[in-house]
Amino acid sequence: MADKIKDAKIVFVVGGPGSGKGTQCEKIVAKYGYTHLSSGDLLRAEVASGSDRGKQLQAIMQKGELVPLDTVLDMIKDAMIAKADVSKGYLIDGYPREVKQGEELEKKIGAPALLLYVDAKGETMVKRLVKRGETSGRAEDNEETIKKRLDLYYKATEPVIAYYEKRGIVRKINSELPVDEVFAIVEKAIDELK
Ligand SMILES: Nc1ncnc2c1ncn2[C@H]1C[C@H](O)[C@@H](COP(=O)(O)OP(=O)(O)O)O1
Ligand SMILES: [Mg+2]
Repeated sequence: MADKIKDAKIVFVVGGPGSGKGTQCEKIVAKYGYTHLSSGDLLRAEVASGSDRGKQLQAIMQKGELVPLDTVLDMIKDAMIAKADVSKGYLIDGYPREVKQGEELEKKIGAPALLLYVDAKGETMVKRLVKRGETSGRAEDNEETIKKRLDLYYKATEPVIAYYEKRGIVRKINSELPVDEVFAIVEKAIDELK
C-alpha cells in the first residue's frame, strides 16, 4: 500500500498561521492537480468526527499547543495513500513544525522536493486571522490564542527553514503581496519541479 506513494512529489508548505498557506495551496491544486493536505484540516476533521482521539485533539488545539507527532504523521500518510491514483503531487500544509517531524516524514513516506516558505509579517498574520475569526468559527482564531500560536511558530519553525535551506530546497515567498502576485511567485517554484 505505502508503495504507491514512494516516488511521490512532496512539497512542504511552511508559514505562520494566517500567512496564506491555505489560500496558495488552493490555487496550486486548481492549476497543477496536486492534493492539498493541511495537517490542521485533518486534525479538525478528526475533532468533528467526535471520536475519543478527536476530543483529546480538541483540548490540545484549543490551548494552541502541538499535537503528538505520530498522530499527525499517521493521518498524513493515510490521506496520501487514499489519493495516490489521482494526485500529481502533495502539498503538505502546516507540517513540519519541527525538524524532527520532517525527518520522521522522510523516513516513513519520502523526501520533500521543495519547501515553500510563505512569509508574512507578524502583524499581518494577526490582522488576517482576527478577520478570518469573524467568519471561520474556528476555536483557535481568537487574539489570545493567535499570539500564542505565533510565538510557538517562530520558535519551532526557524530551525525547520534553516535545516532545509542547507539542502537547497527552500523558496521564500513574499506573502505580503496581493494573492495573485503571491501565486505568480509560487508558480515559478512549482514549474521548476517538472
Ligand atoms: N496575500 C494575501 N493578501 C491578503 N489576504 C490574504 C492573503 N493570503 C491569505 N489571505 C487571507 C485569507 C484568509 O482569510 C487569511 C488567512 O489565510 P489562510 O490561507 O487561511 O492562511 P493559513 O492557511 O496560512 O493560516 O488571510
Ligand atoms: Mg491554513
